[in-house]
Amino acid sequence: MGLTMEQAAGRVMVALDYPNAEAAERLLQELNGIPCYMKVGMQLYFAAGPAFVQGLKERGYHVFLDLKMHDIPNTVKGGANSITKLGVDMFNVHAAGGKAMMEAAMEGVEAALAGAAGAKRPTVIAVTQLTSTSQAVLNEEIGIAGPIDQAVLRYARLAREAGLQGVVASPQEVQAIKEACGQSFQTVTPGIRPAGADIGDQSRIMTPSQAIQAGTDFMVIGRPITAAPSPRAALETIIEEMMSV
Ligand SMILES: O=c1ccn([C@@H]2O[C@H](COP(=O)(O)O)[C@@H](O)[C@H]2O)c(=O)[nH]1
Repeated sequence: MGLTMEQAAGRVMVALDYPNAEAAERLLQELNGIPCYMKVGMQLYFAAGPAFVQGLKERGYHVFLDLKMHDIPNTVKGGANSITKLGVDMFNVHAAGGKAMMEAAMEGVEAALAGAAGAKRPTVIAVTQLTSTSQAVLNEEIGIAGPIDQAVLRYARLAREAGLQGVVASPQEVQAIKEACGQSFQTVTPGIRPAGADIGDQSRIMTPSQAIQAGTDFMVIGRPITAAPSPRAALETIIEEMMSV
């Protein structure tokens, strides 16, 4: 059976890629009542800070804080500790930081939870290969040999071994990740483009219905919604496409 409206909306993470809180707030008002996740990335976080994130949580939004931490283990542990205290539902690190760094992130979460009774446990996921990275860029610029899906799978296995709950990857890699890491290992997939939409700087893409068919847990969508003449209509069309699968 297909997804209900609530189920489909709950699997969309809207990327609030805006320069300030006021611009993000306008989108929140426009999408009011549609029960999707909100993703706060670097642009908005560096401008509006933790107060904006905490405000979203106080208003009942599900929040993915997409800061892609990548540093030495001790620093990432501290970062994960601070992020957990913000009460977000999900945050991420770069798998390229290695297993010790990802384990340190989990230690930071545990330390935060131990110090705050009733604090919410966030889902911690790892970025594998950015969805803007093509096969050619991976091999020729970055210098990692082999097929990109193998590089993604290597990072996904490492993230699972480190105790993380999922990864950021392209929807093109979801089936292989689920086979390698288990069905409950979460896949969060940017690189979503409705048919005919501008691809922009993305490389490894799928349409919303293709991503649902591939089994993605959450699809991250920014410009196809935020740059549309009517963001609400664009999101509703995406949700309808997801429900039609
Ligand atoms: O591999 C990755 C990791 C994160 N992103 C983020 O997702 C959104 C995508 O926005 P679009 O406008 O739909 O392209 C954006 O916030 C990225 O920082 C990603 O695209 N790929």
